[in-house]
Amino acid sequence: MDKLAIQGGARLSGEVRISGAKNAALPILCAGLLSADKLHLENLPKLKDISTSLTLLGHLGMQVSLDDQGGVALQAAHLDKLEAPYELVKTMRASILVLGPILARYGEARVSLPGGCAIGSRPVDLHIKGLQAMGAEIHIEHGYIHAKASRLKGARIFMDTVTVTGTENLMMAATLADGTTFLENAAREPEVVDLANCLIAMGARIEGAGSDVIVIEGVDKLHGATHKIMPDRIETGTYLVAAAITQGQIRVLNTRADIIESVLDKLREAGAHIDVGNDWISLEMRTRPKAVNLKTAPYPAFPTDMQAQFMALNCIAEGVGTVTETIFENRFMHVQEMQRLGADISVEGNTALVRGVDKLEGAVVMATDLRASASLVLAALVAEGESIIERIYHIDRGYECIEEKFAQLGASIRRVK
Ligand SMILES: CC(=O)N[C@H]1[C@@H](OP(=O)(O)OP(=O)(O)OC[C@H]2O[C@@H](n3ccc(=O)[nH]c3=O)[C@H](O)[C@@H]2O)O[C@H](CO)[C@@H](O)[C@@H]1O
Ligand SMILES: C=C(OP(=O)(O)O)C(=O)O
Repeated sequence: MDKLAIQGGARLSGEVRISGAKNAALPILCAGLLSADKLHLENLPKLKDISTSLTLLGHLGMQVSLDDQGGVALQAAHLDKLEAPYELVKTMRASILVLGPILARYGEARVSLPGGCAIGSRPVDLHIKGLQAMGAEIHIEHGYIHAKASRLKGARIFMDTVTVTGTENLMMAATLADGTTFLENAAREPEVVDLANCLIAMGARIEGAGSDVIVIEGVDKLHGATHKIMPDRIETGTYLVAAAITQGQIRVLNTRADIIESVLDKLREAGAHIDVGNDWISLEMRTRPKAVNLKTAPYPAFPTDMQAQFMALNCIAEGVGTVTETIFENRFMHVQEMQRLGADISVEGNTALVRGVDKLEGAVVMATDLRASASLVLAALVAEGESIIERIYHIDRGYECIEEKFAQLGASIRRVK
């Protein structure tokens, strides 16, 4: 199993190019199942989760052709199978996103319940309830969701918890339903908007994406389209925190500032100087960061996917900061690993109290999930001496060429066996 070896102490400087967003690309790949025509996608990130998705889509019968400019052409002229087997979905929760499209287009789908994940129990009851409200008959048997509906019907669906992939699954299903669907208390995440834009380009009739009520008027079929995947806001935020934690100065390219305002606000509060342009963000940190208090919540509030990275920042900040996680019940797995590096953190319920220490010290730590892994890289960048981060396959799910990008910014980082 690969590990990362990081020698702490370098101040990051230079430019880094952000990849396409994993959490936009994953649902958009599944949107390709909704049409018999070709869907061309640009700015597809090279990530483990993307290759896992392409394997699953290929297994279902979709033609997948990657080009060397980071694009892919997908065509599901017809599907050979309507079943997503456990073996192909167990490593990636987003595989549940094939359910809505297959059911809407073929009237039947059998999808394995996605594997459990370290950050919480992550049920899919709201996906199922929404499809039932659209007239689907659903049975859970032997760990599979088996759904049938000759044609889904438009419905008014209130989701009592804001769910990102739930909103995406139901929005995709509703594009081919008979009648109009109202998704209430919908997720407002930019990735939902990116998916809606791609579906609209394919001929879907969608209004309100980005607000908490999305209205979808079903059509008989969708057609081919070309869509460019939005930049990854979590990758962007991670590199900005890396610059702040190392008191560096970097410019992040190929990104958008308007979709990470809550993150930029917290970085400014920590003392960072930030400038933004059309497609870039620059950050300079001239002093030791100040500790910040934050609480995760659905967009546009502070993203849970940036919580661990800010915990790393608080570890070496001046003062005491609190980090409250309200989305996932088990997303503090990085705490004990940071403690190995010398962090002073105590957890009570869903809040971590972080007392900034003068320095962290290199140690062997274990990556437990995707963003926890990123936070350990950040902590290791400022720790004295060498740190080894084990089980970095988690990181490869969501960060393209992470060691190359950090090395380009001046970090001492290498992948070892
Ligand atoms: C591939 C992708 O886009 N992943 C993102 C997506 O995950 P994901 O879409 O899985 O997360 P959700 O927004 O669905 O989860 C939010 C909360 O709702 C709960 N819930 C969700 C569905 C459901 O049917 N029932 C239910 O109770 C979850 O347990 C969680 O407590 O949004 C999360 C929250 O921003 C991010 O951390 C993930 O990076
Ligand atoms: C939790 C994440 O992803 P997923 O929902 O795919 O597990 C993430 O991107 O931080």
